[in-house]
Amino acid sequence: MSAASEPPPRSVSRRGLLGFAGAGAALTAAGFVGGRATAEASEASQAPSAEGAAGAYPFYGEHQPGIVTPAQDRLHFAAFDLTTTAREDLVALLTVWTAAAARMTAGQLVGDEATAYDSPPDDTGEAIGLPPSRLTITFGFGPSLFRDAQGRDRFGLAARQPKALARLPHFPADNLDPARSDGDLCVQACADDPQVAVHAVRNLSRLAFGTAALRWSQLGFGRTSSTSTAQATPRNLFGFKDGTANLKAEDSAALTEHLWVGAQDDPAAGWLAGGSYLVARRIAMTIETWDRTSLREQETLVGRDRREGAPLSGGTEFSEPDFALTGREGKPLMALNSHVRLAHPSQNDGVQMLRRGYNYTDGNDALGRLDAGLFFIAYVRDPRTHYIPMQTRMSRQDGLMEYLQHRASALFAVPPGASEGGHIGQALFA
Ligand SMILES: C=CC1=C(C)c2cc3[nH]c(cc4nc(cc5[nH]c(cc1n2)c(C)c5CCC(=O)O)C(CCC(=O)O)=C4C)c(C)c3C=C
Ligand SMILES: [Fe+2]
Repeated sequence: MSAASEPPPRSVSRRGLLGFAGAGAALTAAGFVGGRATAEASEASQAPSAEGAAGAYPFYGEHQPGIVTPAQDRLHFAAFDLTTTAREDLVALLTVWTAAAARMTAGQLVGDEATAYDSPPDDTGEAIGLPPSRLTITFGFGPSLFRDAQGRDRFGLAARQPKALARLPHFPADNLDPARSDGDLCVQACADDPQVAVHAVRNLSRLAFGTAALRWSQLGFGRTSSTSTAQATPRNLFGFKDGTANLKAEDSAALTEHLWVGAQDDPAAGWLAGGSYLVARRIAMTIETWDRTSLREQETLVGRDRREGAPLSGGTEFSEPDFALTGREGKPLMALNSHVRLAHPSQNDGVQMLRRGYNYTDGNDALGRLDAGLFFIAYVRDPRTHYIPMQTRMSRQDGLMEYLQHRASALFAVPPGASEGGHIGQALFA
C-alpha cells in the first residue's frame, strides 16, 4: 500500500482491554493472540481524550508503518540483543511483539488489566488515558541475528541473510561507540507524544524479558524530515530546514525504485521483499562552534539559505539546485564541498533515500557543551548502492563534517508488514 493510499489515522482513546498473558507467560504466543476479552477495567470508563490529537494508524498492512507514514514529532528507538539460543523463543517474541504493537498503535493497553491484584499489571500504565498519538512501531533485524561475530549460524537463518545486510563499514572520521551501535533487533517507535513512544518501547522490552535485552536506546524530539508533501519542512539543530528534498510518500514510483526491496533483489532473501533497510547514525553536532560561525559560512556549507531553505543557486525551497551556476568570482554558487551538492542524486548515481531522523539532546559535558545532534535514520532499498557510497563521499568531502561526529551506527533489515494473525518477519521462518 503506498502512503498515498494509507488509511488516515483513526481517532480512538487508549482504553480497550483485550486480554494478554502476563509478562511471565508473555512468550507463549497463543496466550496472547487468543487473549480474553475483559472490558470491565476501570480505565475503560475513562472519557476519550481530545479528538484530533488522537490519530491511530493501523499496524497490519503491506509495509510496516513508520516508514512512509508522515513523520511524527517524537522518537524512541531501541536495539535489542537476543539472550536466548532457541529459534522458537525468537518466533514467540516476534509473535508477542506483533500483537502488542497492533494493540498499542490502536491506543490499547498491551495486556489484561484484570490481572490478579497481587501480580504486576500486564501494562506498565503510563499511557492509560492517552490517545494513540499517531504511534507507529517498526521492527528490524540486524546482521548479528543471522550470524554471530564468529560467523556462526545462531538460529538456522544464515542461508537467508540478505547480502546487503552486513555491518556498515568504518567511514572516514567515524568515532563510534560500540555500546550504542548495532544490535540483533530494533524497534522504532514514533508518536506525537513522547510518553506514548516511551511506553511502547518499555512494554516491548518488558515482554522480551528472558529472550532479549535492551542494548541501546535513543530518544528523539523534533522530526528532521518530511515524509509527505502535506507536511511543512522542519528544522534541525543547525537551524536549517531539513527534509526538503526527501523521498515523499506520494511519489510511489520513486518509492518502488529507491525504498522498497524488490522480489528479485536477492532471491535467497525473498522474505524481505516489500521491506526496506534502516540505517541509523547518531551524529553529534558541535553546535557551540556552529553558533559562532557566520551565516555566510553556514549557508555555504549546507548549500541552501537558512530562512527559506532555497538552494544558493536561486529559486525557492523546492527549486532544483543548479550546480553549474557560478558567482562573480567564478566559483560555483553551490560550493563543491556543500552538503546538498554531495548528497544530491546527480552526484550519487541517481539514488535517493527516505530520511526519517530526529534531533536529540542528551545532557552536556563538563565544559557546558550540549551533547546534541541528529539521530539520522534513513530507509533505503539497498545500503550498498543507496547509502554506503554517499556516506563515504560525504565523510571525506562534506564541509559540514567539521561540525559533526558520527558516534554510533547500525543497519537493520526491515521486513514487510505483517498480516492479521501473522507476525513480523514470518516469511523468514517459513
Ligand atoms: C549519508 C546521508 C546523509 C547524512 C548522514 C546526513 C546528515 C545530515 N544532514 C544534515 C542537514 C541537511 N541535509 C540536507 C539534505 C540532504 N541530506 C542527505 C543525506 C544525508 N544527510 C540527502 C540525501 C539530502 C538531500 C539532498 C538533495 O537531494 O538535495 C539538507 C537540505 C534540506 C533537505 O533537502 O533536506 C540539510 C539542511 C545534517 C545537519 C546532518 C548531520 C547531522
Ligand atoms: Fe543531510
